[in-house]
Amino acid sequence: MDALQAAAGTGSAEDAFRLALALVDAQRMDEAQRWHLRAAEAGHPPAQIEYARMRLYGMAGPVAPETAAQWLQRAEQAGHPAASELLTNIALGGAALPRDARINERLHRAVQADFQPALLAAAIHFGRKPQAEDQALCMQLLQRAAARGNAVAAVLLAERLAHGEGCEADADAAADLWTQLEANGASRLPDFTLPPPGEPGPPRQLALEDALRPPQAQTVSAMPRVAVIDRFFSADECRLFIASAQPHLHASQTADPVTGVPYTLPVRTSSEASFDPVMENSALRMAQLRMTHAAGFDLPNAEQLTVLRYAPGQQYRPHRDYLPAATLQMDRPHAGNRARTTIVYLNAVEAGGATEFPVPGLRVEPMPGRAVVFDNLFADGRPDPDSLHAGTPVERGEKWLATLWIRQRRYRHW
Ligand SMILES: O=C(O)CCC(=O)C(=O)O
Ligand SMILES: [Fe+2]
Repeated sequence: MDALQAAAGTGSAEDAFRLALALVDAQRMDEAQRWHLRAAEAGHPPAQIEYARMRLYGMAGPVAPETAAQWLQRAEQAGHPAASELLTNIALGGAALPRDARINERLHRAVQADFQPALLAAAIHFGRKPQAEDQALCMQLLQRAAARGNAVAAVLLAERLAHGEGCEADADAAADLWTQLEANGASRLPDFTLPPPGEPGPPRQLALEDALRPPQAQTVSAMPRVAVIDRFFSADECRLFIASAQPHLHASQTADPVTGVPYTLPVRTSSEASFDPVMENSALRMAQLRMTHAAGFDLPNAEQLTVLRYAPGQQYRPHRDYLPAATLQMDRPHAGNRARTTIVYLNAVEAGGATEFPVPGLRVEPMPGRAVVFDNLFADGRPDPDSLHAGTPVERGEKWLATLWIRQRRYRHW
C-alpha cells in the first residue's frame, strides 16, 4: 500500500487507479473513491466506471445515480462495454436516465463487445420469443456468455440442453456442463420445462420494450384485487432468479412489528435471498421492471427483490404485506407503504404450496412462470386487512418464488 501510495502521489492515472482498487480491498472506501475520481478526471475509463459504481451503490457517501451516469457516458464514449451495460441498468429504472431507445442500442453494443451480463440479458430476451431463429440466437448468446465464464448463463444453457428447449435435447452435453458447474460450487436446479411465452415483435431484433407487454392478467378476486398472469416468466427467467439467489440463501427473518428488529420466527419458515443493488444486472432488472409494470407501478417503487425457497413442511403463515408503522419508519417512510405485491412462482411444486387468500376464499396453485399480483392497501392508501394471505405448506418437492413488494412512491434511487 505504501508503494502504491507513493506512486499514485506523483504518477499516472493508472497508478491512481491501482491505489484506489487496493483501498477498496482494504475497505477504505472514502479514500478509494477520491483516488478513483482523480484517475477518472485524468481520463482513465476503468476508473470512471469504478467511480460511477461507487456512486451508484453509495459505497462512500450518498447514492448519486446522475453523477454515476455522467462518468459512465464518458467511459462508454471510450468504448467500454461495462459502461454501456451499467447505463442500461440505470435507464431501465427510468429515474436517473430516460427509459428510451438508447437502452437497446447500449445493450446491443455491449453484446457486440461480448460483455457477459449483456450476453445473458440478450439471450433471455430472445429466449422469450417463440420463433426458431430467436431460440437459436438465445442458445448462441448463452454459449458465448458461458464460454466467457458466466455461470448463470451456463446453468441456463445446461437446462435448455437437458430439456431440449430451443435445441435438440442433449443429455450428455447437459451432464458435462453440470459436472463443471458443480465443481465450481453451483447447485442443481429444480427440474421443470416451459414453452417460451410467445413474445410479440419481429424476430432477431433486440427490443426490450417487447417484454413489457406481458400476457393478459386474469382477475380472480375483486376485493381485495388479485390477478393471475400465466407464463409471465420464461423458463430462463425462472432459472435466472433461482441460480442468482442460490449462493445467497439464508433462513428467512421477519421484522418485529414494534421494534423493527429482524428475528427468525415460525411465520416464515423458508430460506430467502434479497437482491442487493450490487447484485443487479440488466437481465434481473428487466424482469423486475415487468413485475412492477404488471402491478401498475414503475421499477423504482419496488423494494429489493426477494427469492424464497420452501422445503417440504415449510410455509409462510397468514400475514399481510403492508408494514406496521414502526417498521415503516425504519425503512424509507417517504416511499409510503407496500401498495401491491407481485409474486412469481419459479418452479413446479410436486404437491402443496398454494397461495391462499382466506377472506375471498381464494387458492392460487403454483405453476412455473405464473405471476400473482395483489393489492395490500385500499385505493385511498389505508391498509386493507382483507389482503391476508399465506403460502401453504409444501408437501413434496421444493417451492421457489420471487417476491416484489411495491411501495406507493419511489423507494429505490434508480
Ligand atoms: O409463498 C407464497 O405463496 C406467498 C408469499 C408471500 O406472501 C410473500 O412473499 O409476501
Ligand atoms: Fe405476503
